[in-house]
Amino acid sequence: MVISEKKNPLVGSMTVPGDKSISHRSVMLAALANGTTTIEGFLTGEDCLSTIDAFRKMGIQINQSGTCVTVHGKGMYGLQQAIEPINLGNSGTTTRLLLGILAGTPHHYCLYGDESLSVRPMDRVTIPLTEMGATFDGNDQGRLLPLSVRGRKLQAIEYTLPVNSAQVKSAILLAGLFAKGTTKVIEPVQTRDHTERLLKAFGATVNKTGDTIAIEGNQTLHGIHIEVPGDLSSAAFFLCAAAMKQDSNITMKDIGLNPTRTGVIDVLQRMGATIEVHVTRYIGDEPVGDIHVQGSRLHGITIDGEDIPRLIDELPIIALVASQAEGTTVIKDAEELRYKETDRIQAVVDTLSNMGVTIKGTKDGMVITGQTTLLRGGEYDSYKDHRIGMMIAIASLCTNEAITLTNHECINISYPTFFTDFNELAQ
Ligand SMILES: O=C(O)C1=C[C@@H](OP(=O)(O)O)[C@@H](O)[C@H](O)C1
Ligand SMILES: C=C(OP(=O)(O)O)C(=O)O
Repeated sequence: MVISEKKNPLVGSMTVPGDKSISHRSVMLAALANGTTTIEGFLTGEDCLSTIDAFRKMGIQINQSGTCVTVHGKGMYGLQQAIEPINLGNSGTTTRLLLGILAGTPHHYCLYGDESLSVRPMDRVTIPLTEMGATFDGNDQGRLLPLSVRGRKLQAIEYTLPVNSAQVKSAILLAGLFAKGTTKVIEPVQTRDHTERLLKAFGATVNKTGDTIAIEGNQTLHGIHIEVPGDLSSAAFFLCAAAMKQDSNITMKDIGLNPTRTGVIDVLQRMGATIEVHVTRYIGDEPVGDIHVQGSRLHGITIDGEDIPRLIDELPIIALVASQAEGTTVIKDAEELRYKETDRIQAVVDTLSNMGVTIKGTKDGMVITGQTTLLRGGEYDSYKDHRIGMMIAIASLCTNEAITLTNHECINISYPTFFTDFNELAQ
């Protein structure tokens, strides 16, 4: 796909499709609940459709009409044996959270995914789930998909997360729902807490004391109505674009503002952006609101430590912003980026270097030296990674040449209307 250089600033106001993390979890918990759950604003990106598809294969009736989804839950032990292996496509969240649920069922399932998902580490969840009593077998000594999981009666564990991952935390908490005793997950650095908030909305008791989250086994969930807010990780592409493009002035409306996700807003502020946030309402326990950004002169900063889980998926677009800022931006403590849809440190460094940016990869991050206002156009590949694809598309605001983006279809994973929305804001 050819994306012509975009000279105009971003102007206007819009919302973005539903939050990916909340959409996945809504369907999962709804399937385990007694009664019907209705979901409004569901993300129809391919990853979330993989979640719907997986639960249908396990006998859950799910009706989907655009962004409205109705799930007919069958209770904690209502999942059926699937008669065929389950394809989880490109979705790490579906796979890891599902492994937590399947660990507690009395069945045997086989899971597989696409080329990218097949090389992403699954031992980070199978190790604690094995400790709880489930058994797994899979490629590379059970570290990779395809994986088979045999659920068992589980025993609660106390587990300190060795990686700062909401997916690992969630897998253990979901397994904890099936376990005998109280499961405790200790997270040294706070990660997104949508699972905890949604579990409570479905009627479960989850307690957090300090950095420890505790969940009692043998609880019952009840169907509810859920409104999914706009995905801040999708909105981030335009927030970043507007912040770095002179004369831009945009408002992203009805966006999820859960503080475990808002790192990108803090970072733009720290870089000097003019950005205002208004919480307009709460959907369940999740704050939702509008974000207003104007194009500003930006400067480099250091992003590390507790910042990282709060903006992990935004780091590729933040790296592009850093190329437009004066001075040096250092990103540290982000080795997790190497285990996403692609090695995102390598992908960002290679892509931005080819565009003419001074950027160096490190073991756990990157160092970007600005300011390179005019990037080189030409042909760039998304690495079949939606977030890299969107970063390349946004770079069309910083060049005088056309950009040819190959493998752009992957953007449908998380943001199917990305190009329409981008063209509307950057007319
Ligand atoms: O729990 C979630 O919904 C997610 C957690 C993050 O992954 P990790 O938990 O692996 O950091 C994030 O990168 C992913 O896009 C969604
Ligand atoms: C890493 C991502 O998702 P997942 O882990 O669910 O594939 C992402 O959306 O950037």
